[in-house]
Amino acid sequence: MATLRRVTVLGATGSVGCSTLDVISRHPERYQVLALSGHSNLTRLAQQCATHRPVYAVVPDQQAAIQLTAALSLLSPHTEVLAGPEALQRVAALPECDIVMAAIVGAAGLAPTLAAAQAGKTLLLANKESLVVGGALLMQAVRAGGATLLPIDSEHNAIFQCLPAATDDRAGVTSVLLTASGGPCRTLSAAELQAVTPEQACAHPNWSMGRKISVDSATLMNKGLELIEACWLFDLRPSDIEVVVHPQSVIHSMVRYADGSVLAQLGEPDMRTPIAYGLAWPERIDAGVQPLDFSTLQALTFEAPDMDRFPCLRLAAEAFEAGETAPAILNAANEEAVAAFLEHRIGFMDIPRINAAVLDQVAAVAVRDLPSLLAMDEQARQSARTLINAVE
Ligand SMILES: NC(=O)C1=CN([C@@H]2O[C@H](COP(=O)(O)OP(=O)(O)OC[C@H]3O[C@@H](n4cnc5c(N)ncnc54)[C@H](OP(=O)(O)O)[C@@H]3O)[C@@H](O)[C@H]2O)C=CC1
Ligand SMILES: CC(=O)[C@@H](O)[C@H](O)COP(=O)(O)O
Ligand SMILES: [Mn+2]
Repeated sequence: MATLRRVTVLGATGSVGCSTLDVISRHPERYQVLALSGHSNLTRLAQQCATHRPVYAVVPDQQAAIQLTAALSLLSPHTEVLAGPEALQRVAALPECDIVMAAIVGAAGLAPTLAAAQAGKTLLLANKESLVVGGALLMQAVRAGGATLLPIDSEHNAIFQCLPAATDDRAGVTSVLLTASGGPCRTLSAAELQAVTPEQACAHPNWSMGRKISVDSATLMNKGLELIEACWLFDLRPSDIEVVVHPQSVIHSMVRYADGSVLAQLGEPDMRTPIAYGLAWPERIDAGVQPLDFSTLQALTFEAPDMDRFPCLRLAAEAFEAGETAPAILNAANEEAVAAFLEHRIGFMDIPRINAAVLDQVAAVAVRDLPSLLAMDEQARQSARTLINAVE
């Protein structure tokens, strides 16, 4: 019989958070929800608390805490409501917590993800921006804390599944093939890309996801962030990684070996597969996902990414090679630019333009610690906001 493991879900109200709770609810004998966090969607968080009865629920501030406490007085009166960023770190590091799902979007997820790593948790990492911003700090915290880091991002989960199990047995690996759907704008001309709306950019052909990552998919910044994420997770350089556009999102990534073999992981485009893999690792459990039906599968096709129409992918590779805080600067610029685009304040192609300009304007420095990294993040955001205001 499996032992019961207690799970903290950071970003429970989002797309990955909801999929995580769906998988957990299929295995009540294996998982118990210890803590949930939400940010703006208190209605959904209250419903999740009513269903999963966590010991703790975390919200951004006191006002939200008063609101959620009132909502939970009947729905889940034993749930203790905590407020603020420090509370996120607290529930990520609780001694009674076994597994932390890091599913907050953006750099806001870095501090609690670091806290989980430092506390030696089994860390299921969906929040790719944590690695992009603080890769050196996070990998060091995983080593120092003795955490088990399991990639949940679908491509990295696929690579993890296709690599040899032992980290000192990578000699036969010649490269990693990171697949990209190409996003909803894959076939648009340079002129058409100028007029892409938030609604178009968020209409991903295969995946249902939050709005920020959906826009990143459309600009190929998601693939750029994932390139950096793969470099940190698997100790690679960008030149070790081949980005392959595969519009059907059936193959989730591949690993190439010296003997000519290529190992791939395939599945329906449903995040519950990598989430279930992370929750049960090294075992396998039902994720509620339909098996791939090879009798109805369409052709699987492949093409090269177009770095001219989608410059964000190149910017990310260059930022990783530049090192120091360059990836954090790029990430901060991108978060600000995507938010402005979603508010119809700038155009789609202003996103790569602003990202490149901020990388030029803000000088990268050595990564020291979390406070200096967050100060650099704020400086890059200020620079991006000035550029955004100039567009309006
Ligand atoms: N969606 C997907 O399929 C995949 C996502 N990922 C990565 O996983 C992460 C989550 O993505 P996704 O679920 O799509 O995103 P969503 O936007 O759907 O959810 C984000 C979650 O973070 C919370 N949140 C937002 N801002 C803050 C903040 N400042 N402080 C604390 N919490 C905050 C949100 O709360 P609220 O909603 O209550 O405001 C929500 O719970 C991202 O890093 C993404 O790149 C990776 C692979 C696939
Ligand atoms: C589900 C997931 O992992 C997303 O990152 C998804 O892969 C986006 O796909 P593209 O960025 O390839 O469009
Ligand atoms: Mn992905």
